Amino acid sequence: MIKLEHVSKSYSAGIPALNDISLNIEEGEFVFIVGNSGSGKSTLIKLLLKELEPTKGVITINNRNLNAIRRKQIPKYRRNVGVVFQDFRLLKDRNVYENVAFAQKVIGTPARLIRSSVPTMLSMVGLAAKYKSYPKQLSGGEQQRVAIARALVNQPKILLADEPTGNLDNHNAWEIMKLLEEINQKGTTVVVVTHNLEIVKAMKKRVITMKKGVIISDEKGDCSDED
Ligand SMILES: Nc1ncnc2c1ncn2[C@@H]1O[C@H](COP(=O)(O)OP(=O)(O)OP(=O)(O)O)[C@@H](O)[C@H]1O
Repeated sequence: MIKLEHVSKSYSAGIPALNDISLNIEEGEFVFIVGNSGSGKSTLIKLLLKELEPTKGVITINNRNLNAIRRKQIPKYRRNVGVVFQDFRLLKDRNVYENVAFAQKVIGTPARLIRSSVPTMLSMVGLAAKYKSYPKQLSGGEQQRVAIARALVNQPKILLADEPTGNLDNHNAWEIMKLLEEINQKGTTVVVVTHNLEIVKAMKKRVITMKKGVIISDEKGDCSDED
């Protein structure tokens, strides 16, 4: 599903932000990416979104070589990859419903489909009752739920989350992680960059640890409860 082969990314001369990374994430996996500040985690996410190009190496997503995707095709490619960020990135002057509907409008989804899929997504994240609220009327945890609904409304196979709990207290951080776990259990491949090692340890998922642009460990989660 997500494959990196000898991928490097240098922003300038000197130590590369990513240095010869090879990595395989299978369909349906839940993977944490951890590592100190500057280890290359956000660079990796940007490469997967094709916001950046690798200096060397090949990235394949859903059997598509990202190097072969032309600029014009990038928006279409990104429909297959949902993304959420630490700072939610909601449209401040649009309510909850409109924020989620917007992701569908821009790709030309028929209004009839939008009217059915937006309430479904808002129910899934537990926000059906707040569809008329504006972002500033919501807690951080609720704003992140809206962002997750927006990221998933076009039914991508992959969800990338770059520090999704970085602005949340412990309770809300757990709620969001549990929501991401549910989403994964329904079949979406989920990749979460985080500094919250307490949650990472408790969730018992695969953990990829980065340091100075390389992967220093890749530990499988504890699957004993799945047998
Ligand atoms: N636009 C840029 N131009 C030049 N160097 C950059 C740029 N973005 C990141 N870097 C450098 O690349 C390296 C990796 O940065 P990156 O943001 O990927 O790390 P990170 O692990 O996501 O860090 P954090 O946990 O602080 O978000 C760092 O040394 C950083 O200074």
